[in-house]
Amino acid sequence: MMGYNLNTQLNIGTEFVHSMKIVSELNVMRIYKPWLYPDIIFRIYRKCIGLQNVYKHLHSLPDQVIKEKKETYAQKKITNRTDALNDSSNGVFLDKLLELNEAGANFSDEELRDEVVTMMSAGTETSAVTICFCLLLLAIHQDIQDKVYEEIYEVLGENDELITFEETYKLKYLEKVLKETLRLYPIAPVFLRELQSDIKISSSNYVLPKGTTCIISPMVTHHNPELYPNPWSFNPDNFNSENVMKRHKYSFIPFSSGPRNCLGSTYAMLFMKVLVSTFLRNYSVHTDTKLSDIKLEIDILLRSVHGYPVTIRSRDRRYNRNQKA
Ligand code: HEM
Repeated sequence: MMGYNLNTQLNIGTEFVHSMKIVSELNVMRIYKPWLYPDIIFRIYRKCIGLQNVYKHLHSLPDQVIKEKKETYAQKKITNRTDALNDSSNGVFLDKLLELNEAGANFSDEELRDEVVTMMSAGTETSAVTICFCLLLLAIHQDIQDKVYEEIYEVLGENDELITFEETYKLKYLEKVLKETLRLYPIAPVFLRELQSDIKISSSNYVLPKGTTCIISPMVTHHNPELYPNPWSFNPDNFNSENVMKRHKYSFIPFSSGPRNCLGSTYAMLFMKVLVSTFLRNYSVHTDTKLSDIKLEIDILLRSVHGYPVTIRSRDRRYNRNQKA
């Protein structure tokens, strides 16, 4: 996403991941402890628990990425200005921000860093953890895994060619499986919105005043039995078109909705389809875990307390086809 090779910076990368985890925990704690809302109190609290440097550590990787990107960008401009602005390798997110800066946006280094941190955090672990949940669910539900594999086999065949963009569209059942995974386990289980005007609740006489912070929870919506019968079971058919048509458009909100919805939702669905189909083409997953064994915890993201215990076995593609016949 940033066009940056972390292999040369393993230490700084590990430090970033570690700091990100602590900052996430602190942010969640702040949601539940309103006395920590004022910045000054929060700063004192961080100092008291010995975490005054946590943001410094969090910022060192993005600062480094931005510094190197700026240098490369400036160098390219000196050697060939037209190339610098049109080269397809400039398609990564950070280069686009630098281009906008060039065109007059004037982002400060701090603003650039905030965007980079947002992308690095919002764009990586969300999809990674969802894929872990998906594979665990498929390991538990072998019949559904077989159906997913059959579709993959039909679309991609036996060869080793990489999946194309067009082929991802044909993986309709896998798409339902991924959506059902996000319904059952929405990786962002709560998000907050501040009301810009008074809002009257349509089903009652309550008025929520302007300025109120509302907690919206896909976790609650996605487990409402009026919307999804047997809401704690794993049923990709919930996303058959006739079932989708029956529900309100905001009954499925893993990526939020409206003007501040997830910027990466289309990319995330594509990325997860490519990864899961490529993986299941070559391997199958198995587990002793039952659906009822999965216990959930929330930091800023939703996770499984006991991880995602699956056994991975290689798959013989032809063998599977013969089995089918
Ligand atoms: C399964 C994968 C993902 C899920 C479930 C997800 C979910 C969400 C949700 C619920 C929000 C709104 C959060 C809030 O308002 O507090 C959000 C925001 C955001 N997401 Fe994602 N996301 C995913 C993947 C990605 C990816 C891959 C990217 C980037 C390539 C991304 C970039 C963003 C950004 C930049 C925002 C902030 C948008 C804004 O505030 O205007 N997300 N995401």
